[in-house]
Amino acid sequence: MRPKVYIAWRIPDEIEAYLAEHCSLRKWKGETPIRYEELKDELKDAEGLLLGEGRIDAELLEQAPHLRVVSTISNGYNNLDIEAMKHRGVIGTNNPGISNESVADLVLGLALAAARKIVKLDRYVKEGCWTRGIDSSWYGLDVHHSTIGIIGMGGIGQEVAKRAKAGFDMKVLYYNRSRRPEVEHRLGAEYCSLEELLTQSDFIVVMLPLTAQTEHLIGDRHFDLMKPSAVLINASRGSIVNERALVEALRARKISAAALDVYEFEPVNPDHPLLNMDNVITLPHVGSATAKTRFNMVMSAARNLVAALKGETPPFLIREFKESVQN
Ligand SMILES: NC(=O)C1=CN([C@@H]2O[C@H](COP(=O)(O)OP(=O)(O)OC[C@H]3O[C@@H](n4cnc5c(N)ncnc54)[C@H](O)[C@@H]3O)[C@@H](O)[C@H]2O)C=CC1
Ligand SMILES: O=C(O)C(=O)CO
Repeated sequence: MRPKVYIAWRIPDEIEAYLAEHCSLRKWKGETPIRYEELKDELKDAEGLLLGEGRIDAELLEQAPHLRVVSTISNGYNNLDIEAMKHRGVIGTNNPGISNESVADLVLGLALAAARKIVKLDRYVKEGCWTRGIDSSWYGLDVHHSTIGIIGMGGIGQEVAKRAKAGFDMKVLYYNRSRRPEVEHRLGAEYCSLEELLTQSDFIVVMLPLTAQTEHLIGDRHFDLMKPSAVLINASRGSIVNERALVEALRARKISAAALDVYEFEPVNPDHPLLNMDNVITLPHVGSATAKTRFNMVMSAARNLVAALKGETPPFLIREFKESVQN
């Protein structure tokens, strides 16, 4: 008997066909992403779950007695309660590496857009305000030859560093849990403390996973250290930056701008103060959202799921489950 799989995300027909060769499928057909309560109801028989977004916790697992594998299409997996999954004997897979270059492209795009006020100037032209040359208060900042500070020199951080160095001759500083001499050598990046990075950087890029250690890693005292001209870019997870502190720092002109792909709560509330600031660029969590990369992420998630349901070690078993599989 083929294992029962629930697909909780819209996936391309080609990938659904691949899954159907190996599994018996049911899928979410709603126009909007499946909600927590709906997902809970759908998992009664499922052995495998292909997940786009949303929380997997003990309460949901209670309602999924046959579940063996949760395969998320994402790289980040802070939405999975790993301990609850381990407790129930459910393993998890993710997709590290697949979106690194697309996310890094977007980070550089955000740096350019914020520094050169691209979004604001686009609006200025379209709203018919371009009657003469712009006032000097609208002049931008140079990206080339400036200093970029990357917090989290993992897969994506390294792709950001590569682009910053090779494309824009930037000085690259980084802060990471452990020092990476090989990366320093290959990419010409310099390791420093978080405080040094914040003090010296023109562009500060947050590229960490969200964990208990990184939640609100950037708060009030960190904004006090930044240059008034600094641009903060967050394309990892919203909760790594304390949003209340960010709003206050922007209001007090402690930094000049922010460019955000991610928020503490998503979708971000339309009344959020960040959405009313013209020195803040706000994107709807699209770091990996190119057609090719999203296809590759979903295909990889499907391969992970099929392998795990066959009892094989999936290509991208989440780190925390590795021990339990090998034993
Ligand atoms: N905006 C988007 O669409 C996307 C966002 N992401 C997010 O970006 C995050 C980073 O992705 P990758 O670069 O692939 O991860 P990675 O695991 O390759 O790199 C993370 C780096 O952070 C460091 N780190 C972890 N905890 C730390 C701590 N407490 N202090 C200092 N350094 C610490 C690690 O040593 C590692 O070098 C993901 O976890 C995900 O949440 C990933 C893909 C797309
Ligand atoms: O892959 C991830 O972690 C995302 O945030 C979505 O692309």
